[in-house]
Amino acid sequence: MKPPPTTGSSGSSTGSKKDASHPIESGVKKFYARKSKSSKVFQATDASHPTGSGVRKSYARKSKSSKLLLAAGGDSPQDEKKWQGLFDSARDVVTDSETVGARLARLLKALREERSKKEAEENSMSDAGECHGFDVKGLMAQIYQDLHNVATAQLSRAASGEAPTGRAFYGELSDTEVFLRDVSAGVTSAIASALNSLHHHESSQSSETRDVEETMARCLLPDDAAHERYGKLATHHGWKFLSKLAHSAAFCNAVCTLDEELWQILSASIDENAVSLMVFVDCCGLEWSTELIRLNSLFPPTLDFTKYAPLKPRKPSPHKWVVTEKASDVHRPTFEGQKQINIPNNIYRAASFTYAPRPPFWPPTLPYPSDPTIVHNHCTKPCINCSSRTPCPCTFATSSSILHPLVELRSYGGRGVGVRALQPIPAGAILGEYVGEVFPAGYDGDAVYALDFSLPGRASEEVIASISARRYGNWTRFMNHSCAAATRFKSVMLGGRYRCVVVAVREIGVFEEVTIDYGDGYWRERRCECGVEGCVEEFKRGEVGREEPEEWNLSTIGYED
Ligand SMILES: C[S@@+](CC[C@H](N)C(=O)[O-])C[C@H]1O[C@@H](n2cnc3c(N)ncnc32)[C@H](O)[C@@H]1O
Repeated sequence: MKPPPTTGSSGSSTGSKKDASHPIESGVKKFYARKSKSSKVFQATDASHPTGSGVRKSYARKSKSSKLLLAAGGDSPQDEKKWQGLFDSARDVVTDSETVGARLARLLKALREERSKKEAEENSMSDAGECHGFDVKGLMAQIYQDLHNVATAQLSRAASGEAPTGRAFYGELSDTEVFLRDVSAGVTSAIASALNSLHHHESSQSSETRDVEETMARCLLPDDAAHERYGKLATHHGWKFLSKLAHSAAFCNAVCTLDEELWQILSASIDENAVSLMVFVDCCGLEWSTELIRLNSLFPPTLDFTKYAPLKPRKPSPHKWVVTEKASDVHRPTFEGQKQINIPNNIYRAASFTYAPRPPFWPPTLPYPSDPTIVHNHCTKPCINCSSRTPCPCTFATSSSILHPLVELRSYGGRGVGVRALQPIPAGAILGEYVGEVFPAGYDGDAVYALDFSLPGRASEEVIASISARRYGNWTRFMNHSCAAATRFKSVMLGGRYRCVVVAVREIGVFEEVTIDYGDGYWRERRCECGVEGCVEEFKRGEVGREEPEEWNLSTIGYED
């Protein structure tokens, strides 16, 4: 893989064969796809497509010509020819202040406009997930965010000793719940109300949930309708799933307030993302079982939820699982049969450097061997969080300059595991740090995940180390390549450490794949399947040219570079 400040040649020790297979290639022109030509091509094709204007035109002529034929009483092929000629000349005849040709052209234009409007509507319904301004993806993102927030709050309450685990976690049963338990007419409605009241327990603690309560008080739907929705979801996905989802105020609010059309859109998206939601809750460490256990007596004896827990709020283990289409296929990420382990920071071992020659670009002031990511005394580049040029106490985890977006690992078929955004990511946001085991420049033990590392402000060819994420790393190692990538690597300084961070070069939508550009060199002996127009594969086949990317720096997003 290749960050902007990277090279593939990785110093003089790297031979050409190794170069070609090494993920980080030096001196390789990087290719950034231009604005989607495919859409232009598509439009062009459309206009001349057999089902498009050309054929319609001839149909239009034909039917007019048939009318003329009928009027003239002739129907033999010869007649047709004769009358076709007549028709052709009639095209220039002015009728009602326009020629037949102009009329045809106008009708055609209207037809085309109508068709493209319909297509645009269909696309915006499915792509943007919007209907009448309803942003279903935005709402889904809010549900993920709520679940994450509740899990984080549980954990901090548990850490401060405030939150006993299990039954007492949400407090004692409220009067309403006792009432419901005693007089419940049906399991579904009782559970639905109880799930709604989940947020009552927390409303005294946060104004956010109080707002939600107020919204729920203004509920547009009669209770029965909301209960039916809860019931259907529980029937379809199980009570466990519903109990998990009910920790999101946005979800409960939507159940109660959305009209049927919008609810159908939301529940379709929930169905589509059911596996993702389940994995997400698990990765967040959300304690979801208490509610079900607390309400156990409301369920038929066949459903005994006491067996589930009470679970303790767990430390989150984000990006632990790979989301797949079927829940039964969810798995841990592995490489060459070994589990891939998540780590928060680079791992440096002096022993890894012992036998490697000092790289030519190793800074003269830096002892060799030593951890090349540590800032000694002074850095030519300021910390991107506090602007200090000397080692500062900023940490990556708590720095406000880092977005730490909600993302998930997901199976992308032939391209393997990839990363999917679970929230909108603005252009310029720093998403995370590429971490792994630090090896000397030119390390040839990892042809898939190794990233050449050069210091901030230095040329990308000046590689001083290789970060191998094959075994130890974080979610950033799973970003697949795209020739029209959404992010780039960038070397920066933060908290007394040199780091290679991932920066969004454009806005990334909810559920969009988070891709990065590995550099053309990575694909010299591999096949890129990003499928975007202007892909490096087209270049290899000689179908397109390539462009040198513009020099890009953090100042474009407000940082000094
Ligand atoms: C750094 S890893 C990315 C994560 C990887 N997909 C996985 O499952 O671990 C790079 C590897 O992912 C696959 N890959 C990434 N982007 C690809 C693309 N555009 N086309 C084909 N394969 C791709 C290739 O196997 C590549 O060697």
